[in-house]
Amino acid sequence: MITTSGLTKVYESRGRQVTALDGVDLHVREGEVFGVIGQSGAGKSSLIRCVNLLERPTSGTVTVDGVDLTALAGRSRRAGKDLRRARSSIGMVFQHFNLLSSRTVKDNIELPLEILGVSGAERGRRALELLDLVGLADKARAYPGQLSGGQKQRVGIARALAGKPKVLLSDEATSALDPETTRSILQLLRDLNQQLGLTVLLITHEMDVVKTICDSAALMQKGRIVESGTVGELLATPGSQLAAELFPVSGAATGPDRTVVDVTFHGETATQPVISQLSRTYNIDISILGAAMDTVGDRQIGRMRIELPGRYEDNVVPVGFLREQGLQIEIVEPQDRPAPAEAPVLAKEGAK
Ligand SMILES: Nc1ncnc2c1ncn2[C@@H]1O[C@H](COP(=O)(O)OP(=O)(O)OP(=O)(O)O)[C@@H](O)[C@H]1O
Repeated sequence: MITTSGLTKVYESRGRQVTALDGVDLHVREGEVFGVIGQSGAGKSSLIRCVNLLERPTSGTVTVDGVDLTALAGRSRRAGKDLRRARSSIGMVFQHFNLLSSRTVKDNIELPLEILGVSGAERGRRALELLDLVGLADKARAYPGQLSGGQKQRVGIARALAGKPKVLLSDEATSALDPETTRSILQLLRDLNQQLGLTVLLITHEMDVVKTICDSAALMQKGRIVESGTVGELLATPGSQLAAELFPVSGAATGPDRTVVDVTFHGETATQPVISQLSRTYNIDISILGAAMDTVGDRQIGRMRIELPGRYEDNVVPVGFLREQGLQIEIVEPQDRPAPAEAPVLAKEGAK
């Protein structure tokens, strides 16, 4: 649904050049919620603004729903008109809502429809329908100043949906909200994604946002995408930074000559009793050093750090058994394990 290819953005600032995007290739599938996460200055805002051509890329292409927006971004009047039309299939939600304070909630939602030339009666009907969709049917005549932050963002989302877009871009939509309101707005975005088949591309600096609603994620650093994939693919990638942050597991070996293995469960494997099967089949004692279980984008996912007696060479067969069960397995090399001083209390007690 969204593809960027070699997307580059260089800003000229006080005679200096700042490369905000450095050849970004992004692929967002139809109907998924895709999160781009990165620290401040990584280039996230530049990316999302280039995707709907609010910012003109220095080079590279942006295709949304099969339309090459960069090809439409010429300076002629005709090109401008085509770009505006293509943009109507892209809604955008902002961190600070960007509502007009002098207009009622309903009139704010109608604004993009006015620009598209939709008739007054049709605009009013659509605005009320959208208010209902975001749970604010009773606020049509209120002004933005009379609403809470979460309600303002619901209006922002309704306005973004006015032109019946296929794609919703969200620029840190929950960063200005408290944790509970954040959860309700994320739930709304997820519901809209599922009810309307809406593709959502969001940028955030909060891993919790990715964990709560994303099907796929990309990690951005210094203008580049350094990791990208579905949550399942990321968890299956040895050494993935995103996977480690989504599911941090820790725990040190309880002694020398032990094999420490990180096991990732998802989908059906999350509910299978594989650890007890492993223990029974090979008659070995297994210690659990650390574990995390959670739901990511409606799927149950878990990670566990376990320890088997003996070196890896002695455990090739049991580790193979785990792999055969469809689990993702990563052997934790001794140098990657935390030093005993940092080990959790339980692991140290187990070593006694
Ligand atoms: N209009 C601009 N002119 C000059 N430099 C800019 C401009 N906009 C962004 N930059 C620079 O580009 C880089 C990427 O900025 P960008 O805002 O895209 O990052 P970000 O990941 O969204 O950060 P944040 O989360 O703080 O908004 C930064 O070094 C920033 O200073």
